[in-house]
Amino acid sequence: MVAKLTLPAPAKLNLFLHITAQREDGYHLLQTVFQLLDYSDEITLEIRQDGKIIRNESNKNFNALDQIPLESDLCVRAAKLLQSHTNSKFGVEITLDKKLPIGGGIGGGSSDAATVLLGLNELWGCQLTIQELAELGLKLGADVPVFIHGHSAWGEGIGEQLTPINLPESWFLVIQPDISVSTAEIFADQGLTRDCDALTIARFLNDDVFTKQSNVFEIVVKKKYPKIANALEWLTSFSEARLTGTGSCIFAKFKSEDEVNQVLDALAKSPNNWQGFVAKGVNQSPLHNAIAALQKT
Ligand SMILES: C[C@@](CO)(OP(=O)(O)O)[C@H](O)COP(=O)(O)OP(=O)(O)OC[C@H]1O[C@@H](n2ccc(N)nc2=O)[C@H](O)[C@@H]1O
Ligand SMILES: Nc1ncnc2c1ncn2[C@@H]1O[C@H](COP(=O)(O)OP(=O)(O)O)[C@@H](O)[C@H]1O
Repeated sequence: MVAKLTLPAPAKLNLFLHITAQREDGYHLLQTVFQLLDYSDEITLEIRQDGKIIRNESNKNFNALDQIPLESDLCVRAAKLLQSHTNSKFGVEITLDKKLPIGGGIGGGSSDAATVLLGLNELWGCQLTIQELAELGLKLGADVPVFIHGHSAWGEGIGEQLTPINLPESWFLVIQPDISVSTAEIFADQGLTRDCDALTIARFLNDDVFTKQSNVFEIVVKKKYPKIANALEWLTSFSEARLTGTGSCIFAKFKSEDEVNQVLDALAKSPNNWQGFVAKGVNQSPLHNAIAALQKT
């Protein structure tokens, strides 16, 4: 049995994001397209025979762990959830190499949780199905199931009703304005449009809905955070720009790697202090490719 695994936890973008209704419990029903990216955190899982779940505090990238209190760390919470669900006698030491901006709307925490669930399912030999893992993951966050299923997808409900879709190959520039946006605060805003007409997947795939539909959070976020409005304006001068999730990251789509890298250069030369990265949009998650490769050995 393998004792140690290093696996990617990729980011997602919401190519568009609508709210169609609100549930009685206050949660909002969404329609979105989750585009997976080949840009990932990296997580190393090392099995422990003593049953303890431990976070390796020594490997800090941009002091990421300082921003993630141990008790709320989704890696640790995912491991504990799987351990109690399966009564596994094993434990794990988790090392998180954080590359994805935290609280940026690119799903880093949810993706980390999904990678831990899938990785430990292998390492501990739990043999849960993808569906079982997705149901478990949903307890940790609405964005976890898409990373468990591992395919770019049409998402409905609170993001857990997923239909896999194949999106054309594209390159994305993601900009992270130096600001954090509270998801709860933005969902609670009075100015939010909560009654978008329901779209169909066919319409999304046939018309170029990406250029026609937007992210409903954009209006509210732009008003509250002028820095994000400025970043959207800057990026729109190169290509249609969007907010992902509730922000703070924004992105634009490009047809080639050359084109996107030119805009990344322009970003580096601009007087704004924004960080950015380039990523390829992928249909199949790098995590699932890594696990498939592992299962072949
Ligand atoms: C908006 C999206 C789109 O992919 O992405 P992110 O910006 O987080 O990446 C997600 O739906 C984010 O889902 P999730 O990550 O579970 O949100 P949480 O931070 O747990 O939610 C914080 C709060 O936002 C509100 N909330 C969240 C999701 C939802 N469908 N309706 C809501 O009303 C609830 O008040 C909740 O307590
Ligand atoms: N492993 C993790 N990586 C990132 N954020 C985490 C993690 N565990 C818990 N969190 C918490 O989850 C929140 C949202 O983080 P993240 O998933 O990066 O953003 P978003 O939901 O906007 O895509 C942050 O407040 C952060 O402290």
